Amino acid sequence: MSNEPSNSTVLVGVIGGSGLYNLGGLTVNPETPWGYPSSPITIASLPPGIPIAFLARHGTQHTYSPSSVPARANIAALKSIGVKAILAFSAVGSLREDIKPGDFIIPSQIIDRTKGIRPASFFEGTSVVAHAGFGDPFDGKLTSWLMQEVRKSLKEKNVDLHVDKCVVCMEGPQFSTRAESTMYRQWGGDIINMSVLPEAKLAREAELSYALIATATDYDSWRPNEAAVTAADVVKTLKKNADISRHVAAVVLTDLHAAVAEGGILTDSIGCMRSAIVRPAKSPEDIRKLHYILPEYFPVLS
Ligand SMILES: CSC[C@H]1O[C@H](OP(=O)(O)O)[C@H](O)[C@@H]1O
Ligand SMILES: Nc1ncnc2[nH]cnc12
Repeated sequence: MSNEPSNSTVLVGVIGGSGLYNLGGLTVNPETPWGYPSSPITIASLPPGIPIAFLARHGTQHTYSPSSVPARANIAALKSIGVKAILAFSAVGSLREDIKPGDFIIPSQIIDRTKGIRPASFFEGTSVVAHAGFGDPFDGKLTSWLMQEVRKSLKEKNVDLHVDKCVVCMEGPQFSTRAESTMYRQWGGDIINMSVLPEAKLAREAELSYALIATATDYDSWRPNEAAVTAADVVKTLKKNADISRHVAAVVLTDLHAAVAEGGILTDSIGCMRSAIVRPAKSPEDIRKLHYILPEYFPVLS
């Protein structure tokens, strides 16, 4: 029997952020060793019958604050149903004049300003020590593929796309002070959110290709003569951005599924943890747990 993925295999997962809570379809809700994902995963069927998994990062009723999103369960659940590449959406503040509310951004770098309160590794609490490479936090091949395709899909809607930008991930839930917002600009930050970490780190540990499509909702708080950002400012732009995100998803996902099935896009992610594991599992429980995300390195002998 062939192990080649067919058109009926789920290969691409979409994580929807603030404002993007569904794509429609049948649902599954796998319990992982790290608990349940933030929402049941819906399997939407795109013409011509391509299955795409969708998960709402904050839950379908926006129940989870950025610090409490069960990111390990989310990534593990997507991997458990066969997903190999994740396209994540996120509402972000802009730290640059030329990135206007309503613009789309595909970043290539991250500055971590979370506070260490979010579980950020699948190996935490186990006997395994592993150091995933994270110099390039987004998958380069997936990001390059998306740049072309997303740009085409946004042209029809007259929306600008910025690429190769740096996203600052802050803890929240409060927004930044004016001093912090100004400092992030000096550090080289271009956009800011509260959600890309630990999601991107966990995708790397699970050997999944991961890229972010960010949608700007506001100018954060660095502009001296303008009011600082409020949640109301963000919410004002969310619906329009979510509608355009759905358009982008509808245009790119069928071809992305085909590119993932062909495999070339995955060559940097598959196998990336092989040399990252510096201490193997010391207990059958740890092997069983880690088998869920990395079965090749943690085989369960029956
Ligand atoms: C609703 S304002 C702050 C909130 O919005 C973004 O969410 P997401 O990335 O899931 O779209 C940001 O990261 C914060 O979590
Ligand atoms: N200004 C901002 N800061 C952090 N996260 C955001 N999400 C949307 N706008 C944001």
